[in-house]
Amino acid sequence: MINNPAIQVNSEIGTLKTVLLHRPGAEIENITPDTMERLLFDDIPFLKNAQKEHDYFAEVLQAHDVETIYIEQLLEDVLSDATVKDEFLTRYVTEYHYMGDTMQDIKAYLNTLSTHDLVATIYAGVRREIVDFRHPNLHDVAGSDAENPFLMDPLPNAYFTRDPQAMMGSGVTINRMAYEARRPESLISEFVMTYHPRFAGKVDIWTDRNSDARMEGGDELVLNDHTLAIGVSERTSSRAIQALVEKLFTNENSHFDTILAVDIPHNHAMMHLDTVFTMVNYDQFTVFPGIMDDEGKMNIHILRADDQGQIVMEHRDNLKESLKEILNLDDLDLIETGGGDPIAAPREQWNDGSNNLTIAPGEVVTYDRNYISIKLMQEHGIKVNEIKSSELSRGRGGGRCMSQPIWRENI
Ligand SMILES: NC(=[NH2+])NCCC[C@H](N)C(=O)O
Repeated sequence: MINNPAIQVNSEIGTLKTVLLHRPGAEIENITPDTMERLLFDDIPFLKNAQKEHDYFAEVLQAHDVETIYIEQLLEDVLSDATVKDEFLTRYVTEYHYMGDTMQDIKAYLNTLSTHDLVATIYAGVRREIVDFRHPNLHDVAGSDAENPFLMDPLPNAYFTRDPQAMMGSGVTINRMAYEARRPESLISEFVMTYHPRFAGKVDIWTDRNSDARMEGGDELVLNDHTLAIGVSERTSSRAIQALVEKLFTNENSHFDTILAVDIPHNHAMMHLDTVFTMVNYDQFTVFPGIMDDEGKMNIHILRADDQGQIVMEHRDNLKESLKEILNLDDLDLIETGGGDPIAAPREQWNDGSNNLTIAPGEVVTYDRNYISIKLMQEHGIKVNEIKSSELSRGRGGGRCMSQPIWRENI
């Protein structure tokens, strides 16, 4: 056991006490029509309003007594140590495949910046013309790479703090992210978890990013103190889940012994399990019906640990029945996104109508634009705190995606 744990996340619904955020910054203005798709955006948000909306999101959380901490601040703290900074810069530049003299030239530029500006630049990306190359390299001046105005791309998805890592129990998975556009984000998580005094030595690292199997936090849901639901999705592979399950079932600090692996369609609109399914109360979930076939069936596997920590696997095809089984409930309430209407449901799912951040049992924070799903949740007794969503939603992520719970009260 860790003596003084920094993380306590034993559910999706326990009263939220501390959450990790990232305020959208200059990286948003470094999206262009040419790079949008590669950077996983469907449009270019208006930064000023995106920041206002994000600040409002943080205020709603603070008004509920939630401590909001910012990953960019933690990174700045960590990089104020010269040795850590040097190691970080080497790793960060290597992420973009620069080596040798080219790497030294880029690092020399980054080292001219104050720690604060360095962090802003890591998120915003590094423009090609800004670096003074003392050792020109053909690769950097010829071919398609040279046409990219950025040596190092911006990280516009960073405000979706849910994905680079996932906190569960007393620990964290530091994820190898599916697309290159997001991979450096989990390098930041790794450095914060390893070197920040708030976390160093006080967290269990369940899995690290030195893996070739993709996994993202949007797929990792903590149903209770021993049960997870994980999406098998565009972003999370069955191999990564298998590896995580093996670690959790054999690590003595982990109390997770049951994992529900849920296959979802592999596409951009439903990239993670939390875009189609969130837990909002002990026995209530929101779900987008489009993840089921015409007969309401799905491909689900329950993985359990036997006495020796060996994995026992069983197949199921009904989401509701599987949830009742693993959560030991006689009944539960699945609230359909957009009321299941053939137009409203996909429209609201597209704008993250299924993606609720639960801040206490039966109370969520969600985008205001999904009014049909909101009304339905209210009719089912859920307390809904609405947040503004004109600009933030253009990145295809909602309240759950934009938040990484660090501490929840146990339920
Ligand atoms: N947990 C989530 N559903 N995150 C949504 C992330 C959206 C982001 N544009 C991406 O494609 O990665």
